[in-house]
This record gives sequence, C-alpha cells and structure tokens, in this order.
Amino acid sequence: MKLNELSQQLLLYRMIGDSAAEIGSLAVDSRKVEPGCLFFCVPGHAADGHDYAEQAISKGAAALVTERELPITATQIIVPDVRQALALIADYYYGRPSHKLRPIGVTGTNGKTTTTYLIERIWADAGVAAGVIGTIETRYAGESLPMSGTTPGVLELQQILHDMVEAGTERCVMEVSSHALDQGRVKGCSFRTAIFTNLTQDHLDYHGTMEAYESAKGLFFSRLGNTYSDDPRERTYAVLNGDDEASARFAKMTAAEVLTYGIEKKADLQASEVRIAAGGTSFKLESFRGSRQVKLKLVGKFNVYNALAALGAALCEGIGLDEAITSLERIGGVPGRVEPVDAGQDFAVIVDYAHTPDGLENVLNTVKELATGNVICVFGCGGDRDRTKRPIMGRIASDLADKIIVTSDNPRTEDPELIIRDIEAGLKEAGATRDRYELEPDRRAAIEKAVEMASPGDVVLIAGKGHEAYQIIGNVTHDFDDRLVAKEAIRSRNQ
Ligand SMILES: CC(=O)N[C@H]1[C@@H](OP(=O)(O)OP(=O)(O)OC[C@H]2O[C@@H](n3ccc(=O)[nH]c3=O)[C@H](O)[C@@H]2O)O[C@H](CO)[C@@H](O)[C@@H]1O[C@H](C)C(=O)N[C@@H](C)C(=O)N[C@H](CCC(=O)O)C(=O)O
Ligand SMILES: Nc1ncnc2c1ncn2[C@@H]1O[C@H](COP(=O)(O)OP(=O)(O)OP(=O)(O)O)[C@@H](O)[C@H]1O
Ligand SMILES: N[C@H](CCC[C@H](N)C(=O)O)C(=O)O
Repeated sequence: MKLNELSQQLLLYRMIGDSAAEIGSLAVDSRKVEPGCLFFCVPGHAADGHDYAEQAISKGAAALVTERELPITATQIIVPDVRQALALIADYYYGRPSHKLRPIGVTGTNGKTTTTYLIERIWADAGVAAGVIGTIETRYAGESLPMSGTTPGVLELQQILHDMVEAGTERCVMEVSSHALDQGRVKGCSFRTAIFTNLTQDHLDYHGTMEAYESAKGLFFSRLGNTYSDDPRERTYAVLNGDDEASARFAKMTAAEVLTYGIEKKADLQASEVRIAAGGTSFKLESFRGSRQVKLKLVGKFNVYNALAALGAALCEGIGLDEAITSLERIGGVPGRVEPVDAGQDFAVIVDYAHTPDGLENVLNTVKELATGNVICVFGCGGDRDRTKRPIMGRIASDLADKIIVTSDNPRTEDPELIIRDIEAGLKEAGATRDRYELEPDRRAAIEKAVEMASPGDVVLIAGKGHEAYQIIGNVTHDFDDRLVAKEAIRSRNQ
C-alpha cells in the first residue's frame, strides 16, 4: 500500500518526503520494525516513541508518523495526535475488520472475562463462529493465543481482528479495559454492543480518582453511535447494570438503545429469588420477553449479574431467550473463577481471580454460604498497582473470613513485605488479632499452611491470581499456578 493512500485516512497532516513510498507493515515498537514499515512515534507513559524514530529508520522503516518535524532524513507525516492517526490508519490498513466482526465489548471493574465467556458460549450454541479477546487468552477458530494484558494495543488488536476474519470467524466479543479506553486502544474499532458490568475501586494508581476512572469507562458509551457500520439499518446497544449508579450517566452519554439488567432495582432483565448453593445458583428472571426460572452451574450472586449481562447481549443479537438460557445453564465454569480444586480432600478449596475490594467481598460472601466450617482466605495484592485498595481488602478479609493468610500476589518491582504491611494495616483497623491472621510472603508456603489448617466443612479460598500460571517477582516471571500448588499441598497432607 502506498503511503499517500494511508495518509488520506487523515484530514489534518503535513507530509515531508516521499508520499508514494511503499508501506509493507505498520509498527509502534522500534524493536519490532521491519524494512518498509510505517513507524508511529507514540508518546507513551514509560517512553516516547519519538526517541526511537532514528532507530526505526536505521532498521529500514520507510516513513514515520510524528507529532513534530524530526531533525532526521526521513519521510514524515506530521499529525496533531499520533495515537488518533494510528487508530484510523490501522483500521484502514487491516481492512476495517471490526465492521465485519461487529464486536460486543465488555467493560467494568469485575466480571468482564466471565461475561465474554458466557457470550461466546451462547454464540457457539447458536452456530455462530465466535472469537474472544481478553485477560485469559485470545481464542478463535479452535486456536488459543496467550495474552499479556486485558485489551491489546491498537496494532495488535487490529491484527487479531484481521486474522479472525481471515480464519472465518463471524463475530467477536472482547474485554475493554479502562486503560485501553483512556489510551485509545479501541478507537479504530466499531462496536455493535457495549456492556457495562460494574464500577468499584481499582486502578487508582493510573486514573487517580474514581471520577477519572468512571470517565474512562464512559468513553466507551459516549463513542457508541446509533449505528455501528456503514449500514444505517444496523443498530447499536448499550447493556447496562441498572444496580450500579454509573449506568444512569452512561445511558445519557450514548446514542445506542439501552437495555438494563439487575437484581436490586427495576430493570429490563431482572433477577429475584437468588439462591446460592455449592452446585450452582438459581434465580427467577423477569424480562420483556417473559419470566423464566434459571439454574446456573456458576456459583455466586455476582455471576447472576454476569449471566444477565450475557443474556442482554444475546437478546440484542436476536437470539431467543430460551436458547440463551439453555446455553448459560450448561456452562460449568470459567478458568480461575470460583474454580474448585479437588484432590479427594474433605474440605473445599476454591481458586478465584478476585483482586479488587469488591471482587474479594463478593467471593468471600459466596464461599461463606458454602462453608459449614471456617472460611480460610489466602490472598495478597499486586505490586506496581493501586496501593489504596490494599488496606480495604485487609478490612474486607477481616470482616468476612475466619482465618487469613496474607501473602504475595505478583509483587512485581515492589517489596513484598511492604505490600503485605499495607494489607495488614486494614486487618488491624478492622480489629483482626494475630490469632486470626498470618503473614507469609511465600505464596506456596501460604497455600500449604491454609491447606494444613483446614478441617472438614471448611473452605480455603485462594484469591487474586485465578487462571494465572505465573508469579511476577521483580522483573522475573516464575511458573506458578495456584490450582497446581493447592493440589500438591492437598496430596502431601493426605500422605
Ligand atoms: C501504563 C500502560 O498502560 N501502558 C500501556 C501502553 O504503553 P504506552 O503506550 O504508554 O507505551 P510506552 O511503554 O510508554 O512506550 C511508548 C512508545 O515507545 C515505543 N518504544 C518503547 C521502547 C523501545 O525500545 N522502542 C519503542 O519504540 C513503544 O512501543 C510505544 O509505542 O500501551 C501498551 C500497548 O497497548 C501497553 O502494553 C502498556 O501496558 C503496560 C505494559 C501495562 O502494564 N498496562 C496495564 C496497567 C494495563 O493496561 N492493564 C489493563 C487491564 C486493567 C484491568 O481492567 O484489570 C489492560 O488492558 O491490560
Ligand atoms: N459481576 C461481578 N461483580 C463483582 N465481582 C465479580 C463479578 N464477576 C466476577 N467477579 C469477581 O471478580 C473476579 C474476576 O472476574 P473476571 O475475570 O470475570 O473479571 P474481569 O473484569 O475480567 O477482571 P480483569 O479484567 O482484571 O481480568 C472473579 O474471580 C470474581 O471474584
Ligand atoms: N488486570 C489486572 C489484573 C490483576 C491481577 C492480580 N493478580 C495482580 O497481578 O495484581 C491488573 O493488571 O491490574
């Protein structure tokens, strides 16, 4: 493709050099530059891509997209906002794949992964070849690709969507994080439906305040027009959790048709009579398509919200209420989300991805309903992330668990002992005494201790890392899977 064909996707730009240059690929990372590529100088959080322009040119980049004229001999497109230009050019370069896949996006503090999995299953049962992009993996056409975050960067995302189309995938459901919205990672992507799960404290290290965090989420809904493609007959939908007060604000921002769901307040899809048991969760559904009894295998009240969100999306897709409920009822679980670990022991062990105050509170409330004995909670908090959530999670653990072992999550570049001390402050504030909690920075040892102290009827909850098969200590990623470690601990206790 010629450079001027790409530059024509923009209105505001100035070209220096050879506008007819042939472009063979797009790049944002100088370390991945291939000869003949168009290199975008992205001003980022940790680095500034303009500082790598020279390196990109020396590796053979055909041209640069920059925010200022750089004093190097190179073809340059100068634009007011490189991220914006990247979104528009990448969308065009990859053949506007989102217009073919018409994605459903899921945003919210908790429940994104679970909701995407539920939607994928509903689509699969309806005979739709669907792809999913999110924290656990990117999966389509029978292939699973590992992910390093929740929402890929602009180029990676457009490439994945393009590859999905090439592989015959018809539709896509993806997680959309607040970081992604703030950084414009999904700007070049046209969504058919936007789902909101909930907004509770997390990521204040990045957003600063809850208001700024909500504004980032709000971008998803304000950008949703009343059509998603060139075809004006195609409609867009916002599926909002009516029990979360941010939803009313998001509803005002969007031009899409709004569908609400919830338990507490009146909603278009409303659950009542929620009953939680070890084998699953049942509830009564009232909706504009009629009333039904629903029996999920998924455990927890929060999964009722996730199921309602998925149901809302299914109805927007024109899938029948009964078909969608049948699919939801078949789903056994999502990896690392309230996942039981069974090695023949006479107490329960549950691994869960709760890593926010709200997530921890919800999952502790759920396991309390399942335990006839004590709830033993093993958890920590990630390093280089929101510090203010640590004491809050300590308080929640003190309020809801009988025994607590505070340990390391992914300490990353922080001192694990200091992270643990931040959590301990919350435990102490809530009145927990040392006979109720232990501090054990070694996560394996913490899990072993919890398994060792469990009695019949107890539930050991290992929270925070869910499906993660690694632990990041310093800048090193070690193999570590809570589920495997718990199994080993149970087996050695049984010996
Ligand atoms: C703070 C943050 O979110 N950073 C993300 C952001 O990086 P950035 O654009 O600011 O890039 P940067 O590292 O400052 O570099 C600037 C530019 O210089 C380029 N560069 C840099 C070095 C070099 O040698 N050569 C070079 O060309 C980079 O490729 C980049 O284009 O955009 C990148 C691509 O999309 C992300 O990989 C990166 O995620 C970092 C690694 C991260 O940890 N992000 C977390 C906080 C995150 O985004 N999490 C959410 C999930 C949250 C949730 O809901 O739970 C997620 O969506 O994953
Ligand atoms: N709707 C919900 N409301 C509150 N908590 C939830 C909800 N759904 C799941 N959780 C809790 O949050 C944890 C993470 O769930 P899930 O992975 O679905 O969320 P997520 O939004 O994708 O998280 P992340 O983006 O950080 O991966 C679960 O293990 C569970 O403890
Ligand atoms: N998407 C979240 C996941 C947190 C998972 C937890 N195990 C941690 O490492 O803090 C984040 O990057 O903040």
